[in-house]
Amino acid sequence: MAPVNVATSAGQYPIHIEPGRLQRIAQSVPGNATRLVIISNPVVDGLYGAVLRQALAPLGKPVMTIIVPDGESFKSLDTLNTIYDRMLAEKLDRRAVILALGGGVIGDMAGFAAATYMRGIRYMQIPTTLLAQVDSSVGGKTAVNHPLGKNMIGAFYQPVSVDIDIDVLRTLPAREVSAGLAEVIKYGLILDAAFFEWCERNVAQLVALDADALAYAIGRCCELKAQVVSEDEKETGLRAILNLGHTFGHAIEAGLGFGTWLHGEAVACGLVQAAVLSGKVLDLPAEDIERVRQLVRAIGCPDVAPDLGQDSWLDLMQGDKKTEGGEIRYVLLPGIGQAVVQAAPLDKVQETLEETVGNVTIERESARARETIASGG
Ligand SMILES: NC(=O)c1ccc[n+]([C@@H]2O[C@H](COP(=O)([O-])OP(=O)(O)OC[C@H]3O[C@@H](n4cnc5c(N)ncnc54)[C@H](O)[C@@H]3O)[C@@H](O)[C@H]2O)c1
Ligand SMILES: O=C(O)C(=O)C[C@@H](O)[C@H](O)[C@H](O)COP(=O)(O)O
Ligand SMILES: [Zn+2]
Repeated sequence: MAPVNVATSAGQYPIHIEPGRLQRIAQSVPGNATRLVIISNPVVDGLYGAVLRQALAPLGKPVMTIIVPDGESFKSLDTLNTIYDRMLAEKLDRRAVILALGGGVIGDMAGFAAATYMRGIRYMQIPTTLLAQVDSSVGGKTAVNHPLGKNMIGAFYQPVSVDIDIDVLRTLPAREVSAGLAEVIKYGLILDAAFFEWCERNVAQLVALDADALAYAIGRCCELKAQVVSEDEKETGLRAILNLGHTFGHAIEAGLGFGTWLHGEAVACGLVQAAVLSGKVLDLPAEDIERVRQLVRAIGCPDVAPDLGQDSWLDLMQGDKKTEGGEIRYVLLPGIGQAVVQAAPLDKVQETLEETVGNVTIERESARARETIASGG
């Protein structure tokens, strides 16, 4: 597939989507880079670090690797500080280039390190989860979490390239595949009804990591995200639609403690909650709400939200970045394939919470995910 280009205020950058791209990564490295800094975690570095370093060797540039602990709970200012410590101790200059090798946690944190080290150095996104390949590696949202909220400390800062190697998904655990598919569905819901229908028809192939289905889905999501980011890089308007399901989802992540539910699991549940609220506020037909619920279940993600208590739910959602003047703004669906961002009456939100919250634990949901995947549907 030809690269997908993302147009930004600082020029454009390519998204390369190719099996085996990791072996050809040298093609994306800026020629004047003085040093290369791989930022990864023990799991991903163990699987793909050696391949990456071997692919970089012909460039003859010094390569260093910074390993941070794995998991959402380490996407924090504390971990970021350990990255700065190493970079400063190594006296990296402004022409050093960071290579973010991992999922969205690594990509968001390494991107923020790049945005802030010496006021900004270049970085490359090398996403290794489905979620990172379809969403987080594109568009330049970089951040770490704060105990009081998700992605609260960050910057818009674009990478110089995104290199997607579909082959690396073969080692991804099933639960992470399900989580990544939540963001895939999101793209259909907000922008492309035909793509949503394609996801419904191809869900068994997607959960089974069929290479052709994955390549199509990753390419389509990257195209859709590139269009939105090119039009509204810093979320002054349109880009907020990419937050469908996230007002609810981020509340779940922060409310349960970061890492209890995966980001994609929380978003999947949030998609159902946003659809239910859309039914109440914008008359989204009941059959469309049911289609969202069924697809979320089919990818193996939870469709029942945890009981955080109504007050906590509202308090957490109040802290969302889309809130303006104290008014929570939600991404809502007038229909499948269309999205708007607006406030919603409190009683409709309360009804939505009453109808979508239940006595649910992620263990139960994960077991169902495994059963769904094993039965192929
Ligand atoms: N910047 C954005 O636009 C954006 C968009 C969506 C999500 N995000 C962020 O992304 C994060 C979630 O990312 P994620 O779902 O990739 O989670 P993650 O980065 O935690 O990765 C998931 C797990 O998979 C492992 N892993 C990664 N690649 C692997 C591979 N190829 N084989 C085996 N194991 C592998 C990781 O070590 C980790 O344990 C959240 O913090 C979320 O807020 C950001
Ligand atoms: O790229 C975007 O814009 C998104 O909103 C994509 C989301 O999937 C992603 O989770 C993002 O990090 C959420 O952004 P936030 O501004 O709500 O933290
Ligand atoms: Zn997301």
